[in-house]
Amino acid sequence: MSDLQITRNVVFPDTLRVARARSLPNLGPRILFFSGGSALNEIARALKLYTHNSIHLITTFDSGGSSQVLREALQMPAVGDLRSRLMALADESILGQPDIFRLFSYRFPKTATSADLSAEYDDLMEGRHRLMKAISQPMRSLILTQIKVFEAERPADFDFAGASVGNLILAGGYLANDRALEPVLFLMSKMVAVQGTVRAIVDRNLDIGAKLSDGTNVATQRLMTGKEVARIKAPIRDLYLSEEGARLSRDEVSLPKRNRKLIGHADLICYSPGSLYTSVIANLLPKYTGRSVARRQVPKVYLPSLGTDPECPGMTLTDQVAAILATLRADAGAECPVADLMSVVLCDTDSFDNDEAARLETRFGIPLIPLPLKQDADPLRYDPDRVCEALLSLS
Ligand SMILES: C[C@H](OP(=O)(O)OP(=O)(O)OC[C@H]1O[C@@H](n2cnc3c(=O)[nH]c(N)nc32)[C@H](O)[C@@H]1O)C(=O)O
Repeated sequence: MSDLQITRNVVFPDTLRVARARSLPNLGPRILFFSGGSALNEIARALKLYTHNSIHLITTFDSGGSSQVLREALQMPAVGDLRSRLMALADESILGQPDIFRLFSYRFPKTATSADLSAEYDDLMEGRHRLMKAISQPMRSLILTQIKVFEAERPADFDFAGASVGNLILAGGYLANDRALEPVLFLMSKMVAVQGTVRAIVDRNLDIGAKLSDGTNVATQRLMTGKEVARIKAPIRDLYLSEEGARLSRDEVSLPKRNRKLIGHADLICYSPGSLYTSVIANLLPKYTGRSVARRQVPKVYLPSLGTDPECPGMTLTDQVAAILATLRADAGAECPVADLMSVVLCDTDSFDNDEAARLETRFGIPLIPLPLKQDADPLRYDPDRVCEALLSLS
């Protein structure tokens, strides 16, 4: 690799760059996201129109919802955010696999009787279910193989209410491959023709824990997000990975080489919108993550969540940037220049604050760029195309 560095002026949106990507998405840029699930899914779905080479490094530490039912039953990582990103990036055109997409996206009803749920699950497992019958061979057999492994390992009293079939298949594939997610992620990606790369940040069954600035300890993700339980009352001071309840040091959890390689080839790195700690910073905890980011000389963009993030009580935007930088520097080194870790913060024009921009510039030398990025109809949601065009302009 040469040491030559070039700089250029960016215009938003760069219409030529955007048009070029739209006409040749299979040759589009390798935009890499550190993210959780829901906040980036709509953007990921839109991104398929511009690039088929986006990269998604996703947390598997969630401890709520139907992923947690599987985690408790089978002692495995959380797969819900992985599945939803695979579906967001699936080829939904006529060239894709709509029957498989429908099966992977299907959820058992939340309110059915247990007898009805059992009957429907049996139909699925025996290949009689309408969604299964619609899938042609050999795909159907491949999928049934994963479900049968799940069936062999599941507890007899597993609760199917609201369970995602895609998650059950991921669980079966995880168990069938000596408790590794990568093989089944690869298989599922191929089956629905995913237009990008989706990876678990680490292929291990871990959790996150946190210490708040008021001294409170918070044991798992579910207790931090402010969705299923009351919001945390003080900012998170320290986020860490844990295994079976025991805190792990940074040296005990390494970013796999294959993920380091992806960072090493990225054309742009994005710290995504979503829960700051449980979806973004959690991804930055493994050893080698900060230094892999620092080494790659490409634009590094923070796109903060719209609205208030329940994980950040009392925190300003500059505090949020400080939290990301501190986590990266814990690995890349305290002296690592800010410019190697974050180049720019984008925000919606309506949330732009002059004082905050000045603080960010003074403390970290990072520009805050206001752009019209939110949806006209919903100020708490990004407009996927506007975000894609902004990122493409920078890539
Ligand atoms: C439990 C769940 O986790 P997860 O699905 O991983 O959620 P995320 O961390 O990805 O995001 C949830 C969080 O993000 C906020 N947000 C901000 N901007 C957007 C946006 O443009 N679209 C969208 N769907 N969400 C956005 C949102 O208000 C949530 O607070 C979880 O934490 O919910």
